[in-house]
Amino acid sequence: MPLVLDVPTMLLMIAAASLAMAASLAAARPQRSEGTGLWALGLVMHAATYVLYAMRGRVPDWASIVLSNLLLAGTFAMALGAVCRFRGRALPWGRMLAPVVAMTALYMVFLDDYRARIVVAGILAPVQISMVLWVLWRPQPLAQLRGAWLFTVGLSLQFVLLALRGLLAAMHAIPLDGLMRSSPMQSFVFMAAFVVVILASLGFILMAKDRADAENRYFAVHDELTGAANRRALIQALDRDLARALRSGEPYALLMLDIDHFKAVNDTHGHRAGDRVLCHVATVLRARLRAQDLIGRYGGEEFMLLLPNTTLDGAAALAETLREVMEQSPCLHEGRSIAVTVSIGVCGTQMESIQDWDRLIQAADQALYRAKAAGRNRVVCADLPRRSRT
Ligand SMILES: Nc1nc2c(ncn2[C@@H]2O[C@H](COP(=O)(O)OP(=O)(O)OP(=O)(O)O)[C@@H](O)[C@H]2O)c(=O)[nH]1
Repeated sequence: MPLVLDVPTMLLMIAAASLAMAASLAAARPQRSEGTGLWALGLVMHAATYVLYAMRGRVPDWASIVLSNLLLAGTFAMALGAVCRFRGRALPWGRMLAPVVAMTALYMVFLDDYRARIVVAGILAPVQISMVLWVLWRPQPLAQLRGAWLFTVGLSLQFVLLALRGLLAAMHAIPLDGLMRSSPMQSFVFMAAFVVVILASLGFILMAKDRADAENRYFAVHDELTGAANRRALIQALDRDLARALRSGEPYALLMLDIDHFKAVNDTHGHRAGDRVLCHVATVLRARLRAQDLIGRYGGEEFMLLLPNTTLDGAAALAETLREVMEQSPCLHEGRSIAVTVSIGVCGTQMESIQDWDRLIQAADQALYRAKAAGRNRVVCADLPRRSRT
């Protein structure tokens, strides 16, 4: 038995699904919108398209035929814009607007020719969908794969059905009696539009959610400004490293590094220059450390470097190298060169107890304090205090 559904009901169901999905996107909107706002706007346009379709015969043809399809082409234009935003690209206004203009012009020309309009939609909409999918997957796939796949499946379904209907219409292989006349092909296309709205929107929500989750995971352990490990991650790493050093008997070292006269940098060059200097220091440090070392931002302008399997002498030599490199690498900011020097406290030891990490930090901190007191831009090694036994 052929599947024949009541057309106005089907049209209004698609409009309702589009609005529901637009509301879900607005509710799930992450901190940085990254295209979800554009896709939600596209869905509202999609809902308006189908409401106008449902009013065929009750409103003038320019509204239910030309305006509705202008909005449909606008929906795909918004999808293109949304995906570009999500990928961090500029909005391709030309590629977004050209199909909308073409669709409007051709629908005005073929106002009285339903078959020709079906053929036009069967060409222009798939072209728009191809552009969306091209941006989504090129030059390399997104990290948010499961959402991207769902979005792709949804749009591909729309592509296939619209293109197939356009082809069959062009070949006069299907009867076309107008939008409001039910037919199996018509019902399939409308059911697909319903499913497409849900799949593509859920896909987009998943993409945004997966990205937000990844960012949350990243910023739970990284400093937002410099990308170095944050204080929490440093303490966790220290705990883990020291337990390993205790088991293996390997030495362990820790550096406390503080930028000299950093307040003066802020006061003289401004806070943004200060931020730039912090990033510069993190970059210079990162370039000099081994893969197993960890650099973290311990406080405002204070960095901590964790050096597994490193003796006190080795750590002191590294600290001196870092101090020299820093002195020779001024930070460039808005055409100005800002001199940067650092003071470093070094602490290294053979592990005696798992609880030693607070002693290490304390000793490195005291050494740093002595480096500051001795005139800055220098390295001082700590005498590790013995644990008081109670
Ligand atoms: N731009 C910027 N400044 C920061 C940030 N965090 C802390 N600061 C500033 O760092 C400065 C630290 O100043 P002080 O503690 O006096 O240290 P200092 O000027 O480096 O002096 P010494 O350490 O004794 O050489 C303060 O002015 C803070 O406002 C940050 O994220 N960005």
